[in-house]
Amino acid sequence: MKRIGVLTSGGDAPGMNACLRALVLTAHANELEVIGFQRGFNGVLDQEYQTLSPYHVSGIIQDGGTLLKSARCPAMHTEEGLKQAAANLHDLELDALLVIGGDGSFRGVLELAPYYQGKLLGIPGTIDNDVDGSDFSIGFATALDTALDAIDKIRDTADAFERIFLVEVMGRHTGYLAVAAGIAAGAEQIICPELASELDLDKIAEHVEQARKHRGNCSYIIVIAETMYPGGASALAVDLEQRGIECRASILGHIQRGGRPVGADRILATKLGAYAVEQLVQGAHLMMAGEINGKAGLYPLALTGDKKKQVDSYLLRWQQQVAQY
Ligand SMILES: Nc1ncnc2c1ncn2[C@@H]1O[C@H](COP(=O)(O)OP(=O)(O)O)[C@@H](O)[C@H]1O
Ligand SMILES: O=P(O)(O)OC[C@H]1O[C@](O)(COP(=O)(O)O)[C@@H](O)[C@@H]1O
Repeated sequence: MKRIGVLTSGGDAPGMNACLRALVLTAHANELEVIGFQRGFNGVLDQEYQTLSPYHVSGIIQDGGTLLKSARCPAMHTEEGLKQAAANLHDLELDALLVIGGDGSFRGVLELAPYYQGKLLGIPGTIDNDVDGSDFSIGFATALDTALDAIDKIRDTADAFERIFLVEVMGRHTGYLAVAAGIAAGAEQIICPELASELDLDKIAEHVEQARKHRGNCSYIIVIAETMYPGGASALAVDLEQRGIECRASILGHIQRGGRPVGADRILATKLGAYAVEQLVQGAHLMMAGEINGKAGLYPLALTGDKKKQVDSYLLRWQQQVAQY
């Protein structure tokens, strides 16, 4: 193995740069050349790439975003796109491709596999944390802290005005961020796909009324995962007002994807970037480098999207049964 490629794909996540740094340093130590593709799989198709040396990744461990930029790439959903991507990788004489992204990007890798002769490896990088085979994905810890910082501030004004707030957090199909942020912010309600596939407005309203009966007028925060309500938290606020529950909606949005990675993300990213390259050298193929119980390990890429990983049911139950008011 002489030359490997790397790209960051899908939603960017804080810590992707730290991962690139570790990966390039480890490749250098193993006398491997690294080619970095721009804007996810688009860079492979458009042949936009650069050689990455330790010099290029020096001083980026603390930076949010990704040096290589990220994007979604619809062409990878076509056979033509997949064949072209494989041909371009072969032309560059790449022995392997490493993809830092979420389970969507890994599906892209699996689709590419029949056409590409080199080795393929994934590293989980998404704020959603919805990748099986790793307790945490790169970016989740930072996104959680960003959401918490915002919710704590909302709590201040909610306390002052004795107001009800709906705070919408990201997490396309899963509630990892909503549950973690809701628990850590001491939210009165958490609404996420794992708890309810459909929302019951009457139940939400009743919960608020019960809380106010127990505590009097008080701040009350509902953390809700995006996509839980048609039109989002703003539409839900309007519909709750019609039931006599006056509330404000706050949508945290893309600020959750930005910012300097927190220590936990830098450490995870460094571990997984280094481990992925070491495993490549050992011959790993069609695997993801993840971390379970603090230990780096390989997990089949084909299983990373199975959605078997669960949100913390212990904390969820506690929040619902004990801490609800
Ligand atoms: N089934 C698929 N076949 C081929 N490529 C895919 C597939 N699913 C996702 N991809 C590629 O991975 C990219 C990122 O996927 P996406 O689901 O948006 O993000 P994430 O990797 O963060 O989950 C897509 O834009 C596409 O290029
Ligand atoms: O940046 P976009 O294209 O609006 O996508 C938003 C989505 O990306 C995410 O931030 C990250 O998701 P992925 O990592 O799966 O791409 C989701 O939480 C959110 O639903």
